[in-house]
Amino acid sequence: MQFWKMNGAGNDFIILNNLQEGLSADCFPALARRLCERRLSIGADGLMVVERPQSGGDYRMLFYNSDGSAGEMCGNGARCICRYGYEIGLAGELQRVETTAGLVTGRRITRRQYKIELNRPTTLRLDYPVEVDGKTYPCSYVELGDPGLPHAVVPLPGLRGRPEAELFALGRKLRAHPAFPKGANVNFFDVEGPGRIWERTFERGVEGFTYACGTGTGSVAAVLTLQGAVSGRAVAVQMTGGELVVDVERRGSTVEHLFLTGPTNMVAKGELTDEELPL
Ligand SMILES: N[C@H](CCC[C@H](N)C(=O)O)C(=O)O
Repeated sequence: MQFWKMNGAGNDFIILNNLQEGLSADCFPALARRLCERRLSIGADGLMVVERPQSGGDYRMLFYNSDGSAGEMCGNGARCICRYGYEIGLAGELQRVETTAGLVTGRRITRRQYKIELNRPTTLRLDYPVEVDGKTYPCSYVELGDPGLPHAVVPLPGLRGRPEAELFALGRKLRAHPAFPKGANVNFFDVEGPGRIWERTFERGVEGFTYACGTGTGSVAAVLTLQGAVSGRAVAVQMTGGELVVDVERRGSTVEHLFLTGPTNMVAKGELTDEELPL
């Protein structure tokens, strides 16, 4: 079986082309758990499977988190899969990718830079305070697409200097908080100065911090734009794995278009030889 290993700003994925492999979809959750396990197999934040299109796109992308749960969409994953689609000839410089959350369009900017239009917010609650251990956090709540990928957006002053253990404990509690019925990807951010946004995302389905999260960054930029804290044009967000840039097009209090641009890295492509694949 052939695979590609890619990352987008350090958010890393394994890609399988099911147009060639012909695997049954039943095995994908177990396959994701196995392949994403960093010590026993290749290791990644998620598994993406390329499938035949169903509604006019160039192809369809299925996304599984490292714990085997299905994700509605993945922003960095979609940017990576657009590069994959371009490089193996599934699509041209402009492409239409079917995801569970809806159609995502992608564009090749340079060899390594890819830009996608994220699914637009279907829910956006700017004021969504959430209490953890007697303390109220001034969160916002965003869902991108339909069905929506859930994101909590949480300002946390001094984020960069906070102890990892504190962030992990808070991330885990918010991720599973009853205020978020679907669970949530928890995006902590700190505006450190003009145009300087630092973000870290505790991801649902990874159950830990990833190096970057595209839909999370899009959600943070959408919230900050509606709050008037940033212009919405080329909002640069720094994460552990690099910089992502978001363009937010709003009409009044509605976000109409959300674009995500950033780097991709094609780390490896080759043959999967794991002798304990759950197939
Ligand atoms: N890292 C991804 C999001 C994965 C979504 C997943 N963690 C879920 O909630 O199912 C991104 O770049 O948008």
